[in-house]
Amino acid sequence: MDKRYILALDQGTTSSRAIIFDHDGKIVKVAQKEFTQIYPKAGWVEHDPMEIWGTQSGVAREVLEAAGIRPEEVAAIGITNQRETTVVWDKNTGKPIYNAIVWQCRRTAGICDELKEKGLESYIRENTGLVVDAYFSGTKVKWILDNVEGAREKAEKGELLFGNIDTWLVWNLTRGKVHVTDYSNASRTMLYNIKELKWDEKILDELGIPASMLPEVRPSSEVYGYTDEKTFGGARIPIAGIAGDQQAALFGQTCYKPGMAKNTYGTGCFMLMNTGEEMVPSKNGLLTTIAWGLDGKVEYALEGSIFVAGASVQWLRDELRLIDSAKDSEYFATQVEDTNGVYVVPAFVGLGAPYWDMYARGTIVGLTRGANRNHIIRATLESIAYQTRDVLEAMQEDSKIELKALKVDGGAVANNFLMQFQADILGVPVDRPEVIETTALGAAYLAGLAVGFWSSKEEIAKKWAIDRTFEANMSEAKREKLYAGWKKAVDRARMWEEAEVNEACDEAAAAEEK
Ligand SMILES: Nc1ncnc2c1ncn2[C@@H]1O[C@H](COP(=O)(O)OP(=O)(O)O)[C@@H](O)[C@H]1O
Ligand SMILES: O=P(O)(O)OC[C@H](O)CO
Repeated sequence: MDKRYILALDQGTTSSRAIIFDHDGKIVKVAQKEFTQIYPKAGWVEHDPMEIWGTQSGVAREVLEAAGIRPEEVAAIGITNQRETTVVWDKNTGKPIYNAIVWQCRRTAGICDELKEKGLESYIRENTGLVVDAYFSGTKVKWILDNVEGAREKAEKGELLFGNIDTWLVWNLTRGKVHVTDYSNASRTMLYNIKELKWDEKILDELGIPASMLPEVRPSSEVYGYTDEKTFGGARIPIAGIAGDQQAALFGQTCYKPGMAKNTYGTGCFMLMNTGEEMVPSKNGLLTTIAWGLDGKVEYALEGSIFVAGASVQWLRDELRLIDSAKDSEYFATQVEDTNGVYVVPAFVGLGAPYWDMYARGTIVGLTRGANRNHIIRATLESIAYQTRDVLEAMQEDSKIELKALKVDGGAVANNFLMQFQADILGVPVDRPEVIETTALGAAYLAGLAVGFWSSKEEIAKKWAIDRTFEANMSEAKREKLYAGWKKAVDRARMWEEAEVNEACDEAAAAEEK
């Protein structure tokens, strides 16, 4: 039977998605399932790894069934995933020893402060390309080893395994036969030396993480293993592509040449610029990261990570209950001409690039008696565009490249108001492609290249097609005035949580309990 499709598994922060693509790179069918977000304490975020596996394998089977496609018709599976989120499991039972600690979780801010106090910041930046922040996996692994009873002893005996979500999915898809990750995911752990392309012994020692827990790091496009017979009714489908979701989106947007960039608007918002084989260090608060390993080499990217983008729209919906659905935000935002001076800074989990402030918290400023629901909704959408401008400016400074246009993708780019405001506040056109599921598309392309479903990046690049361009349409004076207001609002949100005060309170509470 002809193998006419690629199946992409896109394991995101709020949902697991499975998408079937055909040879033209067009979507045949999508299945999606949201899963539980666990917030045990303020600033902490967890997922249940078994629920992640259950929803992801469930939608994979569901999408095939809904499309009437037999597993045997699938040429390969590509995996893409929320990055940094950390799972530690028992090698023998395959069971996680703790919930997955999600990339947004701030619980390890104190461990990061200790690393900084020990003077490790510049070593970590130079060798991993990252800033010291609770965002990345390294300190999360340490936290699990330090806080789960018996974990450290088991880890030292070689009985525990660590993985990001890609590794966890491959382990389960192959029923414990394969423990791997790819270069793009490894580069998000703060444990991987992106210059020497190996796990960094000095950082592992510092955090007390045994090397035996770590997955093997492989290219982003090759056959890592085959699905176990039980997952897809007897079929053994090659798992042939892995990339972190933001790098996968860069690949799906066909940003193959240095200087090409994209911005993905999902739960967070992530702008990546391809820098080719050159590792460009950032002087402006961006990350240097591995884009992918392909064709026998590794290519790098500069990244601006914004922690809260679409998640702020979910906050309007679920917590403030100002809207019934994310889509409604567009309607309400356009019922007013502007925000009436209101700014929302959605620093719910601190601020990422370019500020890197683990202690910032969300704020609404500029409220007057006339401020209403529509102004707050509009200001929330606008905050996504302002954060993108912060990052774009840093990227232009670091790369010395002025962007002529911005390629966008992800769930929130369906919002035309947001896209128009984005173009206005950047002063450059915003290009929305026909396929906005570029994360899954990128994973599909990587898998398809490995099995010869597509022949080359050049063949793939021809498939990129534009849906709509949003031209900048705001005077420079207005743009700069609005942006200056945003910068002021960000200042108000910064360093809100004070580490010392929190520690003192925790200690006092612990003493009282005794
Ligand atoms: N029309 C819209 N306007 C604004 N935000 C939207 C819209 N549609 C979806 N979103 C936001 O986009 C996010 C979903 O995008 P998606 O790419 O699926 O994210 P993820 O992969 O991070 O789960 C949600 O946070 C949602 O609030
Ligand atoms: O789940 P997403 O699409 O918001 O992506 C999360 C990022 O990978 C976090 O680094």
